[in-house]
Amino acid sequence: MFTTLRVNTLRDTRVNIREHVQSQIDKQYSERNQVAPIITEHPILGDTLVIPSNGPMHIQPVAKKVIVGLGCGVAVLRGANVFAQGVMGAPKNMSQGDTVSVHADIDGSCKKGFVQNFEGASVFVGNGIIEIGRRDLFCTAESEKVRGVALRMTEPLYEAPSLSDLSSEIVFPQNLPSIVCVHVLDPQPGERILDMCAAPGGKTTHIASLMKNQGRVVALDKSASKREKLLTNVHQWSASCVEVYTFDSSRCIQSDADITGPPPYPTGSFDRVLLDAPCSALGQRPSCRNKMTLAEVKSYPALQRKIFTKAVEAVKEGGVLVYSTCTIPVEENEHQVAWALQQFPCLRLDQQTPNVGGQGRQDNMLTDEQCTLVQRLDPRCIATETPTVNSDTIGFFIAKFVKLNYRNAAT
Ligand SMILES: C[S@@+](CC[C@H](N)C(=O)[O-])C[C@H]1O[C@@H](n2cnc3c(N)ncnc32)[C@H](O)[C@@H]1O
Repeated sequence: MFTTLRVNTLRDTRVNIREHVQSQIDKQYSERNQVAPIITEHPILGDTLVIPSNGPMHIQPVAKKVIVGLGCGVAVLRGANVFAQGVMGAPKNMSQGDTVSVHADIDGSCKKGFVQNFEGASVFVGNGIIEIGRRDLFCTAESEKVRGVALRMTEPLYEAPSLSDLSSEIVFPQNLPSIVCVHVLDPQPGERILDMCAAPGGKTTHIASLMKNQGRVVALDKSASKREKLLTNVHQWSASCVEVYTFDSSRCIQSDADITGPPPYPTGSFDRVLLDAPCSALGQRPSCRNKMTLAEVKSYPALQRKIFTKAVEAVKEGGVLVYSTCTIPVEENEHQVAWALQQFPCLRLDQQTPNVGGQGRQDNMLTDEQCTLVQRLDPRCIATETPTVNSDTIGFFIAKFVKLNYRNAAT
């Protein structure tokens, strides 16, 4: 029910950016004949704006039915219009100006260009008006196909802001827990920070903002295909203190390495390390279907431990290590913290600021005190009658460790 935007404090103040975004949202909603929501400033996070949504609306599907891909349907639930690439099936007589109902194909069984009445599993996400007719969408050569908005949502199931119109230089649409996570890391100007799993760069750009672009942020990601998006986000944000490398973080520390330039780096090189780990991502919302196998879900803890081991080596004594996931199983969260504390006596769990979430899940792996030190954002464990911006979030987990020197660790 809430959209959160992180503002670019490297470029302007939150007040100025809020006014600018409010005028864009007012225009957007008036074009849709909807009442624009008031954008507020998050009371705890000094760089965050909050836009409330409205819904579910009481609307009925109309006769003409358009099938869109699942990813597109999920985006519509978050306020997007339907872009040409997202349309899978549409009736033969569909033309510009028609009102249609939009259904997301849950199983991915609808073939591009489908004309029959689709009988696969689908979810209704709202009604809209066709801007690009069937012929242009499906009947032209690939190279001539039109791009852009194919269907403007006039009656979405949820009234939420469309974020594609907002300037990516001044706001970064980001889930609230991800914003909280970097505040917990608390990077300071002049420090050396390692972001071990950085793409697409949501947290990297935030780290640069909090450091006022002073210091050095090393952003690693193993995936070469995600490099472009990471670089684009870093450049659009003017995050000039960031260095981006395509690199496997489980190999990023080597005792005889040089601290300058690309990885690997010597042990204890960084003041703070963020391990926003690859995970099963079961906390993501909205979500209509998950195709992951159980074997895949179960593969993550071992990978997380492998990278975590390097994270401990990367951080200097007295430095901070933040471990986070956007998933909910205890095996990737509380159990990993228990393992880390046992495996690395130099680590101590630290208090988190801000802490807007709930405690860790109690299942005998962590003590009661340790459960209060980790932060679990999970709409199921923060039971509020009315959803708030801090409770109605994606599922997320944050643990903050301090690396003691060995003498302190032993006492
Ligand atoms: C949860 S996402 C990171 C999101 C990112 N921190 C952000 O806020 O935008 C996890 C990332 O880990 C990367 N990854 C997976 N294994 C890795 C490894 N061994 N070394 C570095 N990156 C890895 C994936 O490519 C993916 O981009």
